[in-house]
Parts: sequence; structure tokens; C-alpha cells
Amino acid sequence: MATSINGYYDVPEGVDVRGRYDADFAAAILTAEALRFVAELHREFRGRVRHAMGRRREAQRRYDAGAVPGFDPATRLVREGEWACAPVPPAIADRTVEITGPAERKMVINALNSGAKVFMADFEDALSPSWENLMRGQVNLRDAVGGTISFYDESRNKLYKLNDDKLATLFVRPRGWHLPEAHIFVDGEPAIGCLVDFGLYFFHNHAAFRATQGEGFGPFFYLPKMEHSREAKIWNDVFERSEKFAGIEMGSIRATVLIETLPAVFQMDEILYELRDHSVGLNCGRWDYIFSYVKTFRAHPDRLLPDRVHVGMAQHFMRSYSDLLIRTCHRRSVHAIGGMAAQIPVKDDAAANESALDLVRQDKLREVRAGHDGTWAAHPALIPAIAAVFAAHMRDGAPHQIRTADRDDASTVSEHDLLRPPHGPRTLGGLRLNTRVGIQYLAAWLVGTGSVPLYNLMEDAATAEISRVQNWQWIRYGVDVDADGVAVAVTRELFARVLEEEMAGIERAVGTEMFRRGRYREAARIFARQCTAAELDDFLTLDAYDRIVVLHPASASASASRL
Ligand SMILES: CC(=O)SCCNC(=O)CCNC(=O)[C@H](O)C(C)(C)COP(=O)(O)OP(=O)(O)OC[C@H]1O[C@@H](n2cnc3c(N)ncnc32)[C@H](O)[C@@H]1OP(=O)(O)O
Ligand SMILES: O=CC(=O)O
Ligand SMILES: [Mg+2]
Repeated sequence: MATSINGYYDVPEGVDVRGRYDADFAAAILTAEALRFVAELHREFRGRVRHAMGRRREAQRRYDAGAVPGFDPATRLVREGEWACAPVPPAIADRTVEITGPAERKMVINALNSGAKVFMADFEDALSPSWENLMRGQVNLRDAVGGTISFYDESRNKLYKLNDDKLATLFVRPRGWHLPEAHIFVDGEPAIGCLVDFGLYFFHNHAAFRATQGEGFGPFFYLPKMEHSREAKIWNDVFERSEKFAGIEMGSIRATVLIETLPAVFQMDEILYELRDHSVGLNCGRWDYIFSYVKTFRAHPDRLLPDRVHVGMAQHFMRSYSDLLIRTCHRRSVHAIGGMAAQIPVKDDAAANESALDLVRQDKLREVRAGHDGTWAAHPALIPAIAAVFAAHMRDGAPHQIRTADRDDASTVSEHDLLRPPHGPRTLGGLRLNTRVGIQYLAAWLVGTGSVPLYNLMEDAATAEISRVQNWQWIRYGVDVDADGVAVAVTRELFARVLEEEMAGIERAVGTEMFRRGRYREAARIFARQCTAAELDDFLTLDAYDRIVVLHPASASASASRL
């Protein structure tokens, strides 16, 4: 039932919705019952989330004082013990190609029709978390699960709707634990963002999903940016609480955790253990992982990164991470999913397009040979090539390699392997590229677009973070970069000049009118402040979040407090 009173959302006790009123949101998503469910999750788990965020800060203080992350002696028995996660549900035994993308209407339809086995609808790296994007995303997913989603593109006179068969199975990625939702207040504080994403989606879709997609299981989730198994335990308890609420069997909800922070690589067994009844594996979130390496070691000038383009999966620390992840997952009977190659189709240059495709194929070949059970695709046009590589190289023609690639050789991967600094050149070109990309990404994010094509690569929040923290690191330690054969120290002055020149370059490239209408100057100010801050900010998107918060009524406070 539509739940509005004179253009206001009908909210339960203690809940205040400060986002724009929209009759569709009120009718389809922000019902009093759904908001009550979200508020109950928030109330039950806020203390533990706050504690977990505090423990993150404590750990970072230890790293800042010279410590390095490592395996926890207290949980040795979990790592060494023989146990397995619950069996993989049949509906997702085959996850060889998973397409990802923001929960935007046309993209949701295209992704579900894409031929991929799974579609991960993203409220995280690929989505700018504005009120409109989040709520429209929820409406889109509800229509997708209900099978009614369609979209009419006027400019093309084209109607988008779901295929009759072979749709991808839906996973949803809520935001990380650190982000608040400033448009929904519970008991006077902003709601925990990921519990809003999870709670609204679960409330409206669990029954339909299990009936039409999950073959009795589900809904399915991807869980981002965790740093410790205590955070996985919170998710596990959120799932159990939700299953009880819905009256469905324990273990119905399933989730794949992204291992995309450096501390988490030492917690993979522990994370799977906490989620053992709800787990369907781990994923190599390589871009946030690189970002996290810099952030974790922000006080360690002996661990500086080379140019972003050189920090690939062939670096020793990245290969070790992927190998250990595969071994850990297969030992616990779940999928080890690969990551995202950054290359996307090049539209107007056949040769460049072929080389991009070739780089994607090489990346996927490395993954399937290493033992990954599936991988990510950023764009539908990449799916046939990726699927072909996996089909040709999966061991024994099975839908996964859980039992055929044990990777016991990776049991020797050590702390030293996982932490070994990457090598490669640092160049002025790298500083320029970081700056150009970081500003353009942030400008897009501020106007509501969370994933963009830039210089023929996919850029999202995770890749933009690398640009930001790498610049910060180089400025902070005044590193020498190669400028056409001459060593030049990166100073604030050099960065200021680079920024000015890159802004001029962006203006030339996008045109004066677009530059004026876009939020490039604001993006440059935020990016510059972050790159030159005395202390490295935790997240670019947390700092910039207040700038996309639009409250109704306007009298409400515009500032989201930190969790
Ligand atoms: C680090 C990480 O977290 S990775 C995971 C998060 N990142 C992502 O999910 C990125 C997903 N990919 C994308 O957003 C886009 O592909 C981009 C931004 C990289 C490229 O976008 P564009 O250059 O605009 O794509 P392009 O114009 O080639 O799109 C062509 C068609 O493919 C569709 N398409 C492109 N990417 C996707 C996708 N990921 N899912 C569904 N459809 C897609 C477009 O909707 C478009 O459809 P149309 O022809 O019906 O209009
Ligand atoms: O979320 C994925 C990543 O690479 O980051
Ligand atoms: Mg990520």
C-alpha cells in the first residue's frame, strides 16, 4: 500500500526520512513496515558496528606506529582446523562470468540479459550514493526480481525488457560498514548505510527471489571492504536476524565477501568461518586492495607504490593474495571469484579494441589457470571472450574448480609474500594521470555517476581511491619521479602546477560549456585537499558525501556524522 501522509513518508516511531518525497519510493520501497525492519536492524547492530569501526582505527594506529598486519595467533585453530562452509546452492554452482554495474534501470536490464551467470547490482564502488540513485536502485531491483522491469529509451525509441530465459542470477552489493545514510535517521542519528541497502532490498524481495531465482535459496549478496572477521560476524548475525524475521530457513541468505583490504587477507579463514552457514565464497577485489595497501602503510615510506599502471596482478604481493584466496576458498568448499580487469571496449578504434580485449583475455587466463571459479566483467561486450577463456581452461569441464584446484602449494604463502612492496617506475606522467582521472571521476560522482569510462578504462570509487592515495603518498614523502629522464621531487608546489595544467587539459577535452556546467572545480578542490592533507583521509567518498546529501525539509541538519 502507498504510505504517504500529505507528501510525507509514513514512518514508524523513531524514524525520520529526510530525502525527497517521491510517490514511487513511498509505495514501492519506503513503507512503514520496511522502515521498521531497517530501524530494528540499525538499533540491534549499531553498537557492534561502532565498536568494529573503532577497532579499525585502533589497528591503523598500530600500523602507523610501525606494526604490519599479519595472521592472528589467537585464531590459529580456525585456520588449521578441518571444517567447510555449507554446500553451494545449485542455482549458483556456475559463476564463471559475473557482470557488475550500478543498480541503474537500463543497466540492470542489460546486465540480466547479458549472458553472464551472475549480475552483481552495485550500491557500492560503481554507484554514487545519492538519495535518488539509492531509492531508484531499490525500485529497479524490486521490479527486476518481480520480473516486471522495463525501460523506454526515448532518444532511441527502444524498449528494454527482460529476456524470456537465461537471465543472470542477481547478487546485490550494499555499501561498506563505514558509510552513513544521511537521508534516513533512526533515533536521531543517520542510519547505517549498508543496513538500509540490505534491509530494504531483503524486505521487499526475499520471497520473490527465492521463488524465481534462488531455487529456494537467497537473496544473494556481495559484502565489501571488511577488515576483520568481527565485521563478517555482524553480517552473519544480520542474516540470521533477517531469516528469523522472514520465517525462512537459516542459511537461505548467501554472500560472497570481497577480500579487498590488506588486513582482511590475513583473516580469510576467519571470515569464512563466521559466515560458514551463509557463505558462497570470496572475491579478489583487487582495486580496493591496492588502495588499502597504501592506506595501511601510510606511515611506512619504505612501501611506496610505483605508477598505478604497474600495480597489476603479476606483482608478487597481488599474486600471493590471489593464490592464497583460491586455496582458502577451495579448502572450505566455496567459490574463489576473480576480480575486475580495468579494460573496456574501445569504440572507435578496432586495433585498440582488440588489444584491450587481449589484455582482458590474458588476465582471465591467469585467473582460471590459477584455479579461480569465475570472474568479473565490467561490460557486456567482454562476456563472450571471458566465457570462452573459462570454458576452455576449467579443469574437468565442471562448473567450478572447487574440487579440482586445491592449490595446496599456496599453503606456503607467508606474511612476507603478502606484504612485499610492488616494484616499478614512478613517473611524472603517473602523477598527472592520477590527477586527471581522480578529478574527472569525482566530478562525475558529484553529479550522480559512480562508474565512468576514462581513457578506455573503467573507473569507479576503488580505482579513484588509488589515484588519490598514491598522490598523497608521493607528496607526503616527497618522492622522486621520472620526468623524461630527469628526477623531480613531488612537492605540494609541483602538484599544484600539475593540477592547474590537468584542469586546463580537462577543460579543453570536455569543452568550456560542459566544464562550466560540470562540478570539475569543486572536484578539484576536494581532490587537492585530500592529496595534500596532513593525515590521509579514510575514504574519498566519505569526505565528499555531504556534498551529495539533499535534505527535505531543508531545515534538517545537512551533516552526516561518522559512524
Ligand atoms: C572495482 C570494482 O568494484 S569493479 C565493480 C564496479 N564497477 C562496475 O561495475 C563498472 C561497470 N561498468 C560500467 O559502469 C560501464 O561499463 C562503464 C562505465 C565502465 C563504461 O560505460 P560506457 O562507456 O558508457 O558503456 P557503453 O557506452 O560502451 O555501453 C554500451 C551498452 O552496454 C551497456 N553496459 C555497459 N556496461 C554495462 C554493465 N556493466 N552492465 C550492464 N550494461 C552495461 C550500456 O548500458 C549500453 O547499453 P545500450 O547499448 O543498450 O545503451
Ligand atoms: O570491488 C572490487 C575492487 O576491486 O575494489
Ligand atoms: Mg571494491
